[in-house]
Amino acid sequence: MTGSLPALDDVLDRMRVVAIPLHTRFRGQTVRESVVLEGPVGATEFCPFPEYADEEAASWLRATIEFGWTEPPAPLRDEVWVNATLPAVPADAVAEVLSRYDGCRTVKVKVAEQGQTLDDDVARVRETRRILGPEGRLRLDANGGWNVDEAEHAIRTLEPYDLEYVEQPCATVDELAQVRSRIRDLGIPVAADESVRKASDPLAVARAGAADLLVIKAQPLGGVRRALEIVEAAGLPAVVSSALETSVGIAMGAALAAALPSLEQDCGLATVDLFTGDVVRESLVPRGGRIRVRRPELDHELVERYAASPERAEWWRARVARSHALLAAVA
Ligand SMILES: O=C(O)CCC(=O)C1=CC=C[C@@H](O)[C@@H]1C(=O)O
Ligand SMILES: [Mg+2]
Repeated sequence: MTGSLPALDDVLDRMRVVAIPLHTRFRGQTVRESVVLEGPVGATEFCPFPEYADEEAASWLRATIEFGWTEPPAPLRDEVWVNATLPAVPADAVAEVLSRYDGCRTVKVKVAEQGQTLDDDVARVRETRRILGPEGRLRLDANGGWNVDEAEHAIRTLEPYDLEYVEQPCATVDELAQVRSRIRDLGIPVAADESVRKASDPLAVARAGAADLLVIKAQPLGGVRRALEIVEAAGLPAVVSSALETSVGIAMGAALAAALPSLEQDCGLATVDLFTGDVVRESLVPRGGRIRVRRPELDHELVERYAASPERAEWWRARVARSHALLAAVA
């Protein structure tokens, strides 16, 4: 991060833990827990998923502190086109979920969900294409759920629905490279997400020629500036995506999207529409398919309304302390 690490007590004094129910189950979660903080330059957020180990959580805290304690890089745009994110819902629920995203011309459809079949994916994708019409863009995200054969078969099966790209079809860099070469004849790009944000070497994908573009997330990559460095070093186009944050963390993603020298695709920053509530009055949700690049202010009444239980708040305080200790050890 730019600047020095603030003292742990300072960070703990500024933080509040919230738990916000989601409209639809996403990544197996029905409630999103998160830490929001009032930083010296603005509100910021820390929300590594509960199962993540401390090393990974420390990268998220690095980003949290960078965004709350220093100004983000100068924005090159003041609004960002965003995609609707469709969880792995049944086909008959697609219209209702998509109706929450105002004006989004792009939809990212979750596929390869555990416990579901390719037929479920086909039905969800078919319904999404029907609603979007021929002009809309439709991308898939498999979260590494297929092996190479399954990925090739699924992508060939779904190809008639006109795919913008397929995100993380398989789990490893090597598998991504194999899928990419096997589907070359289709001209459908492969995007890497987990292979960047959860990798000890986020540039391995680019070196291996395993993806056509990168999905980048500010918190998991250790902050806006680190994410910008990774994109520059990778030399690949990038799509900014959320880490399922409140509007405060979405503002961090928007700051990253606004600072990217080139931004061709719509970004996965519409996910506040998956939440039943927020911690700011004017949520960073799409209007006409775009969000504005701005820093929302915490609303203390909303922060209180969504306050997590004392037990969960204590769990998060301990997690912040452990992540802070890891950052202090390398500072
Ligand atoms: O990219 C989007 O459309 C929204 C964000 C999104 O899909 C995700 C956010 C947080 C955790 C992830 O499992 C998931 C993703 O895999 O991209
Ligand atoms: Mg993804």
